[in-house]
Order: sequence, then structure tokens, then C-alpha cells
Amino acid sequence: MKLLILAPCCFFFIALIKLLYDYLWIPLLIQHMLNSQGIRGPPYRFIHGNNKEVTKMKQNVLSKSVGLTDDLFPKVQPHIYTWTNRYGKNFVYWNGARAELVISEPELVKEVLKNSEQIFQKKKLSDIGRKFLGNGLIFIEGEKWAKHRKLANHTFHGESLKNMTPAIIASVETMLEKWKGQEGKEIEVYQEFRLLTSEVISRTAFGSNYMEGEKIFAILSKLTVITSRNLSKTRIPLISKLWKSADLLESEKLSKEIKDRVMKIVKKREDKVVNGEANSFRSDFLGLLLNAYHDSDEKNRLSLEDLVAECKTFYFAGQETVNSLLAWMVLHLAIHGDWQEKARREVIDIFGNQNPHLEGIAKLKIMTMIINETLRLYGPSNSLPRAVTREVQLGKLLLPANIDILPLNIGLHRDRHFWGDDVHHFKPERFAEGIAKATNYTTAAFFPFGLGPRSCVGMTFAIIETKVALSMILQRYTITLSPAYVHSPIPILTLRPQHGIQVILEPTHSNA
Ligand code: HEM
Repeated sequence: MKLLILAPCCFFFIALIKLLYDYLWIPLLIQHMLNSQGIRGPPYRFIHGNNKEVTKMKQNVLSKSVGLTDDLFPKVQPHIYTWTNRYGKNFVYWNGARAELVISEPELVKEVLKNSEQIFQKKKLSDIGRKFLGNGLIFIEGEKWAKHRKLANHTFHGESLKNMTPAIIASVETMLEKWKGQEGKEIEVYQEFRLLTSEVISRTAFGSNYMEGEKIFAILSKLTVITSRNLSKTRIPLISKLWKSADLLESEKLSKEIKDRVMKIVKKREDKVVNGEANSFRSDFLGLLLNAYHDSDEKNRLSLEDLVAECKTFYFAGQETVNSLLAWMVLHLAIHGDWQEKARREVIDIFGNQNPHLEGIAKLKIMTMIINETLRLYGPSNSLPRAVTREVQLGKLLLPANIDILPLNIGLHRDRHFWGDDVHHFKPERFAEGIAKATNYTTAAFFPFGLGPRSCVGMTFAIIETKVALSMILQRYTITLSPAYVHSPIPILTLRPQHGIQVILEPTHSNA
């Protein structure tokens, strides 16, 4: 009888000690260690950390619209903005019991990102994050990452990019065909570019078309929203292990659905080889993945789970990012007619009324400046989270194990020290003499595609796609902003226009 009472009491006591150790003692120890080195921040609160404050601040700004030349930082990351102003460029806050060290000093940012292969690896994903893109290139580590990265690099090497250009052009032509007869009417371009970028990545990486990937994009879009709204949710100890939230259940269901859809596309490609309709899996991304999946050498072989994860990663990363970039560029060109005209002149000078080609694309200097300035102000990603797994030195700081680091690109891209008092204004001329000159040779003042070994594998492809699409639009249309447009950028993993971007297109009268 005594044992019956004693056993649960012991269990309860041990669980309580563990809870207090993990959720009180360790966070307070970390807080003390960082505070004593001059890193301050909002105080840790038991179990929740600062999540309640973060959620409240995010809700408060949700309905607020911002001016076109206002600072976006308080709208997009209100908690980080507030605490940067209060505690300085480097500070610590608490996502539950996990310390998040925000850094926006360029030297520290550079040190973290350049060493993200070994020391500062990717932040561990939540259960929902794992269902979304876990096991894919963006989040894996070590040898597995090196193997997958090699495949991805191969997908985007010089000759492959050349072969992809006609598919990009054909996709843009499909979009432009739809625009015929819409002259003088309002068009919502964020949605238009959503279809375009979906079509482009489907054709170039998977040799299929948007219709085939349509459902995958729709599911990924749902998973993006679920992942985004769970970023600052507290996981209650024990309960979160025993009980699955509605969002986790939903993401499990969606993840299974994506797997089935991807498998259909994979099977179709495999069947072509099995049935003798093709003699190889081809050399696009899907083909490379399939070759690796069937590799006879176990060391090089890719598991089915990894193959599906990489397909999801490419569908997501290849679409969402360029979608935003194109939309924000069109917004700025609609507002800044002078830059629109300069960009059009350049396009006409290089291509006339012919379709773009790779040699000409490399010469589009004005457009490169416009892309850079748009990425500086409206880059799709706001921070590049990393984890500290063991005690480590960062600059003069000694960091404890088991914390996260957030190198803050939005802070650096909008730092007056580098960009001057007109930091929030769209001024592509900043980049007239290249990125190094614009940043006064400070590498980590501008890194829209990341830095170091984990930087974007699709950068060149993204830039080519953007330049081709914009060149072909400018050859045909003059863009003005519709009075219906409401400026409200919101972060749903990438930075998006909450109410879309409405513009009016008129045929251009440029003489080639
Ligand atoms: C405007 C377009 C894009 C921007 C601004 C962008 C930005 C980024 C950034 C900042 C990173 C680094 C993340 C980190 O360090 O944590 C990254 C990584 C990555 N990007 Fe992009 N990206 C773009 C387009 C693309 C495209 C078109 C693809 C693929 C088709 C792609 C695939 C990837 C992948 C797979 C990684 C992970 C690389 C690794 O960890 O080895 N991205 N991207």
C-alpha cells in the first residue's frame, strides 16, 4: 500500500525537479551568463519565456498599414524592433525556455554564417517545422547536407541554367498571353507571379507543369501559414509530448498528402524509363534525385524520405521567394516611373523586342541595381536562425550551449550607419558601383541570399528568372500603381503583400 502511494509521489517529485531544472534553473543560468557579458534583454518568464509579449506585439501591428517610405522593421518584427531599441544591437529574448540571441553587428553575423557548416549549425525545427521542410536541404546537416548540396549545385551549374532559360521564357509567355486584353484594367501581380514561379520551378526542376504540382503548392502554402503561426507558441512540458495540437495533426495530414502527390510525379518519371519511353531519368533536379535514389553504392544513395523532402524544399524555396521578389519589384517600378523607364531602356537596348538570352541577362546593370535595392528593403527572409550546441566563443562573447542565434538581416539592411538617413527610401543608385562599394566593403551589411556555406543554392537561377520575367514585361507594358493598392507587408515565413499588389498595365510605345 505504502509503495502504491510512494511510487507516484517519487515520480511526481522527480518530474518536478526536472521541470524546475529545465525551465527555471537552466534559463536563469544562461540569462546570468549572457547578462554578465553585457547582453541584456527582456527577463525570462517561467515556461513561456517572452512568447506572450511577442504574440501581443505581433497582433497589435497586424492591422496597421505602413507608408511606402516608413521603416518596415516595427511592422514585420515588432518584438525584435522594440527590444533592439531598448537593449542594443545584440540582445537575448526567450522563445519558451530557449534563449534566442539576436545579433546585428556585422562582424558577429559574418562569423556565425561563415562557420555554419561546423559550429553554428541550423536551428532545430519544431515538430510542425519538421513536417514542413525537415530532412530537406535547408535544414539538414553534416555529410547528408554535403551530399544533397552537391546534387543541388549540379542542378544549377552553368550549362543547366542555360538549358532552363527557354522553359522560363515559355512560362512568362504563358502569363503574358493571359494578360492580353487586360490593358487599362487592374491586375493583381502577386497572384500572377505565384502562378508564374510555380510554373517555372515545375518545368525547370521537375520537368512537369504547374497543373501537376498545383496541389503540392496549395498544401505547401497551408503548411507555410501553420508553421508561421506556431513560431512563437510555447510548448508546455510533458503535455506537448502526450498531446498533439490541432496544427500538428493538420501538418501531419498535409505532409502525408504531399508525399503521395510527389510520389505520383516520381513514379511517372520512373515508369518512362521502365517502359522504355526514356533511356535515363534526365538531368533536371528530379532526374538527379532519382539517379541518387537508385544509386547502387549505398554511400551515395538517397532514401525515399529524403527524395520527397528535397522535392518539397525545391517546390517551396523555388517558388515563394521569387514570387515575392518579383511582386515587390513591380510595386517599386510602378511608383518610381523614372527607374521603370531606365530599366525599360536598358532592356530594349540589349534585347530590342526579342526574347531575353543569357549573355544579355548578364549585362542588365540597371536591373541588377533594382533587384538589389528591392532585396535590401523587401528581402523574403528576415533572419537566418542558427543553434549553439556546445559552449563556444563568438567575438568576445562566450556563448553557453543550447541557445539559438538569430543573425538579423532586416536590421543590417536597414541600418542608417551603412545606408544613410534615406535608408528606408528606394534608391537603386546605391548599388551603381556594385555591392562591395555600396556596403563600404562590409560583407555582412547586405546578404539577401545568406552568407557562407549555407547560402542560397538557387541564387543565380532566381536572378535569371527575375530578370527574364521583368524584361519581357517591360518590353510590352508600362506599369502604374492602382489606387486600390494598400501597402501592408506581412511576414508569413517570407515577406508578402497582405492585400496583393494591384497595378494597371498599358502597352509601351518604346521603339526598339
Ligand atoms: C529571391 C530569391 C531567393 C532568396 C532571396 C533566397 C534566400 C535564401 C537565403 C537567405 C538562404 C540562406 C538561409 C540560411 O542561411 O539559413 C537560402 C538558402 C537556400 N535557398 Fe534560397 N533564396 C531565393 C531563391 C531560391 C530558389 C529559386 C531556390 C531553388 C530553386 C532556393 C533554394 C534554396 C535552398 C535549397 C537553400 C538551402 C541551402 C543550404 O542550406 O545549403 N532559393 N536562400
